[in-house]
Amino acid sequence: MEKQFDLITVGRACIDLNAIEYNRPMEETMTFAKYVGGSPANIAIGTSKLGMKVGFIGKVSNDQHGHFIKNYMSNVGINTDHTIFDQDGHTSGMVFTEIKSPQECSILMYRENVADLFLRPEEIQEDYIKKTRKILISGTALSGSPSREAVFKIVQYARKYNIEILFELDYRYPTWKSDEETSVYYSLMAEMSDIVIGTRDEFDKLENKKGDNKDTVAYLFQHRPKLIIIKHGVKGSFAYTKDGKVIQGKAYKSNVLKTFGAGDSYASALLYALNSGKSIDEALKFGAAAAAIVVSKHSSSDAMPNVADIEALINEQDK
Ligand SMILES: O=C(O)C[C@@H](O)[C@H](O)C(=O)CO
Repeated sequence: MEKQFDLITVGRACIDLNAIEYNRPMEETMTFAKYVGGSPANIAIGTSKLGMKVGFIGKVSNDQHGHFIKNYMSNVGINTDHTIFDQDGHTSGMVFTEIKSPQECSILMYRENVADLFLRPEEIQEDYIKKTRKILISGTALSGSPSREAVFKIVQYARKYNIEILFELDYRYPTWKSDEETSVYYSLMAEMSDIVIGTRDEFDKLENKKGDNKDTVAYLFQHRPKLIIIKHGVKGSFAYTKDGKVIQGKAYKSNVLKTFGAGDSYASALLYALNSGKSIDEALKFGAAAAAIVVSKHSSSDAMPNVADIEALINEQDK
């Protein structure tokens, strides 16, 4: 059946303030450039720029920041009919980034009373969910109520309409109360998802122990997942399929400016490739190439590449 959307992403859309002056600590940084941020917003932007039909479900502040976020996302082609303005005075999350060196980057998150965690289950519209082929849940949306109940309501609708559920672990430490809490909600969600994507460290949060890929996939394949992607930074990534295949993807070389934004660009291009019917091997290449491009640029969202950029990098480095 023809659907209006290829993908709807769910979770936070925030503000990133990225240091304009590089190679120094944040204490000495005086100027920052403003971008839309937040992993699921970045993935909506990345996949939309790659030509997918994308919607975004989330709640943003009803102020200049929330208006900037919603306008930017609409302007890159994302359907924001269900990007709701908060009516209770909650704020947009803010992320300041520090670029001390290409290897030493960090993000400083301000997430007190953030609007995205106040998305309520009664605000979720069944009619909107059934219009998509795939839905992507961000792990951070599970870190507080009522957002986590809203997510589980979305998952119930997704199951009802046989929509593919993608879970991006997207661990952000300031939003969780304890590792036990993270592990409970991560494992519940992962067990109900079709595809789970995260770094090795994020899967350790899911299992609440230092694990290894073999045990992780043995556990999750007892449940719904059919594809599990585990990223190992510059060492590349591994895709595991329920029928026993293991596909290793390499990382591409890049003139790295900063490290953040890698995961969101990786997920965007990987999902685009899978959605276009490419093989898992090709999808891992697309993800890695998009990440190599975004880490060489200043932002995580605005810098998302198009298909020609990704193919050019793969052709150049694979020849
Ligand atoms: O995910 C966030 O909330 C912050 C991002 O927007 C930031 O650019 C980043 O860390 C991307 O990985």
